[in-house]
This record gives sequence, C-alpha cells and structure tokens, in this order.
Amino acid sequence: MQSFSDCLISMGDVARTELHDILSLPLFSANNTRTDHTHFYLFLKHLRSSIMADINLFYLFLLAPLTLLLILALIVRPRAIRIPIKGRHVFITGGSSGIGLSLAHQAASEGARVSILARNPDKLEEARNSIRLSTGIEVAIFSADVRDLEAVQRAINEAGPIDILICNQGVFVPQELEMQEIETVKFMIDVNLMGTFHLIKAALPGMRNRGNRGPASIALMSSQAGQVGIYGYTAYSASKFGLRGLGEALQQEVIADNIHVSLIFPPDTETPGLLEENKRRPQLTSIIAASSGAMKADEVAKKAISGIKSGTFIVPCNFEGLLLSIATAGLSPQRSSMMAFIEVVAAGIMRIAALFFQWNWYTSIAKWHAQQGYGPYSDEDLTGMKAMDKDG
Ligand SMILES: NC(=O)C1=CN([C@@H]2O[C@H](COP(=O)(O)OP(=O)(O)OC[C@H]3O[C@@H](n4cnc5c(N)ncnc54)[C@H](OP(=O)(O)O)[C@@H]3O)[C@@H](O)[C@H]2O)C=CC1
Ligand SMILES: CCCCCCCCCCCCCCCC(=O)[C@@H](N)CO
Repeated sequence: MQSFSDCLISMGDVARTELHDILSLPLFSANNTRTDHTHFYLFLKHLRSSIMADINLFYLFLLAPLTLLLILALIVRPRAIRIPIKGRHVFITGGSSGIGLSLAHQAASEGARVSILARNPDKLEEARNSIRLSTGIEVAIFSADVRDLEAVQRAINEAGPIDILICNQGVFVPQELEMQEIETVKFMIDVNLMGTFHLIKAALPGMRNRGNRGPASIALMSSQAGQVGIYGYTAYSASKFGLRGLGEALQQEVIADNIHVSLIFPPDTETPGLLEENKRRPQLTSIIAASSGAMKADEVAKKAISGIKSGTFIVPCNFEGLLLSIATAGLSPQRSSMMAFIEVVAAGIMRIAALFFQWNWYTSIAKWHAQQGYGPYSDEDLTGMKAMDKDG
C-alpha cells in the first residue's frame, strides 16, 4: 500500500511539471504585433487540445488503472492473511489415496500434525506406512464413512481440535443422467456434499474453541466440473457446485472466528480414482475434460496447500483453471487486489473466451451425435442441410 500511494503521488508530480512546462512557454515573441493574433489564437487552441490529449492519454493508461487498483485494494474482503501449517493439526479426508494422500505427504513434510480419514482400514494403514517411509512422520488414521455423521463425530473427537480441515473425499461416476441409477446420483451427492456438511458440523465446535488463536482453515475439494457443467457429470457437477454455495455462505459465518474457507478446483488428476473413472467415462466427457489437460496429484496438492496457506477462496490449479476462475468469479470473496483487478479488467474478454469454449464443446457434441446417426444433427440432416445450401 505504501509504495502504491507513493507511486500515485509521484505520477501526480510528473503531470504537474509537464503542465507547468507547457504553460510557461513564451507566448509572445519579440515582434508581437496585431497581425499575430490569429497565430496566437491558433497556438492557444493547439496548446489546449494537446494538453487535453496528454491528460486524456495519461489518465486512460496510467491513472485510471491505478485508481481502480487503489479502490480495489481498499475494498477487497476478507483481508489478506497467512495461515501457517507447521506444528498445526491438519485433518485430511480421503487421505489414503490420490490427491488426499499427496496432501498428507506434503503437510507431514512441512511439519504439520496430520490425521487422515477414509473408509478402508487397509488403505489407511498403507498410506501411514508410505508417509512414515518418506517423511519419518507418523500420521493418525481414522476409518469412517463420511456419510455416517456419528462415525465422523467419533473420529474427530478422538483426533482432537483441528486447525486445518481438508474435506477432500470424493466419488465420481460419469454417466448420462438418463442412464444413471438414482442411487448413483444420491451416492455422489451424499459422499461429496452431505459428507462435507457432516465433517464441518463435527469439526466446527472444536475449531472455534481451538487453543491457539491462530488463523484456521476449512478447505473443500471441488473440481473444475464444479465451475462449469460437463457432459456426463450431472450429479458430480451438482455435488461440486454445491460445495461452492456452502463455502461462500460458510465463510461469512466463520470469519469472526478467524477461520478461512478455501475451495480447490483441480482439472483431471492422475489418481487411482481417475483410473477407475476412465474405465467407464463417456467419450464426450473425456473430450470436453481434455480442454483442461491433466495434472499429477502432487502438483495439485502443492497448489492446494499454497492456496490454503494464503487463505485464497478460489484456488485454481493450472492455467485453464486460472482462466476458469476469472471467468466464474461472480460474487465470490477475493482477498487479492491484484486478482480482483484482473477479474474486473478481463471480464469481457473472458466471457468471449467462455463462449468460444462452449462453441467448441457443442460442436464436438454435434459431431459425436452425427457419427452415431442420432439427434438434431444426424448425418442425414447434415447432408440434407448441405444439399439445401447448394440449392440456395
Ligand atoms: N482425480 C481427478 O481427476 C479429480 C479429483 N477431484 C476431487 O479430488 C478428490 C480426491 O480425488 P482422487 O484423489 O482422485 O480420489 P481417489 O478415488 O483416488 O481417492 C478417494 C479418497 O476418498 C476416500 N473416500 C471415498 N469415499 C469415502 C467415504 N464415503 N467416506 C470416507 N472416505 C471416502 C477414499 O478412501 P476409501 O475408499 O477407503 O473410503 C480415498 O481415500 C475428490 O473429491 C475428487 O472429486 C477433483 C478434480 C479432478
Ligand atoms: C473461459 C476460459 C475457460 C477455460 C477452460 C475450461 C476448461 C474446462 C474443463 C473442465 C474439466 C473438468 C474436469 C473434471 C475432473 C474431475 O473432477 C473428474 N476427473 C472427477 O474426478
């Protein structure tokens, strides 16, 4: 802030000296006569318009953005924060596999006290061994199903007050809704969304009364499919969009307790879960998801931890994710005035980019249906339309 206002002041100085230089130009030459009046008038006119142009340009390219940045720096809420994880209790669900396991490794290696929760005790045991092997640190393991509120409550009571709660457990069964059993829909909503409610309900009282009053965090693992709906993900996207509503509302409720919410939005990530998913993924789901490439679980965990430490509300994981976060900023809180600035300035162009992505995706869908000889754009229709084009 200091350097920023200094900058504004020195820019004001530049403008003043420039103006002064121009105004102190000799207006009357030695042999100034009556006949020079038209010249003098023209000179003044020219001077006025060139000053105006200078000021306009100066304002447009320097002062206006700086003023905007200054205003944003004053108004962004919640305020910037650092949340240390060293020596603190980090509780990670789904910590026995994939992204959760990477998160546990990383938190342990940064000196946190780590607890992990999942259903399968063998996988938990295996995770504990692998973390001990690579970091020498012993993590606490808890076997529970997040769908069972009482089991979650027992695990969290046993684990002790949490400083950083990472709700990472998640299930994904991609399939067209018409084909999908309603039980499968309910399964995803129950584990991904209701499970997260259970975790927060169980952990919040302890987090509120945590002994150290240092800043705490609740992080929710969403997905880029929680920022934009994707073919084959009706239930999954709904569960992940749900986390955003939960997170936005919750942040307002817990800010007074110095608790900070982060939502993580990874693209496809190489995990045991994705391997399983790929066995049954509709072709169109893969085509559309490929717009954002794939990441390694360790890379996602790294982005997630750094987002959590800076209390960032929306945490993207790759470049496409950054674009997606700017395009879908909506009314989410933003602590960074620089990010807020980019969101404001880029809004229009991002909407255009988004429309191009939709154009691309709907073209893929149309092509796919044409290949299947089905839908509004069947092969026959397409040749029919072309024939009509030719006929005029
Ligand atoms: N991989 C990807 O492409 C992406 C993943 N994500 C999200 O990241 C998170 C982790 O995904 P990923 O690492 O791939 O998943 P994995 O399938 O590799 O691991 C899932 C973890 O969650 C646990 N889990 C599943 N169901 C429950 C339950 N009912 N109760 C408690 N624990 C449960 C699993 O253990 P157990 O089965 O023993 O219970 C396991 O530890 C998910 O929320 C997912 O939606 C987001 C974007 C992309
Ligand atoms: C305006 C700019 C737009 C930028 C590009 C948008 C790209 C969107 C791609 C979405 C991919 C969703 C992958 C979901 C992965 C997932 O969650 C499953 N693997 C289940 O785990």
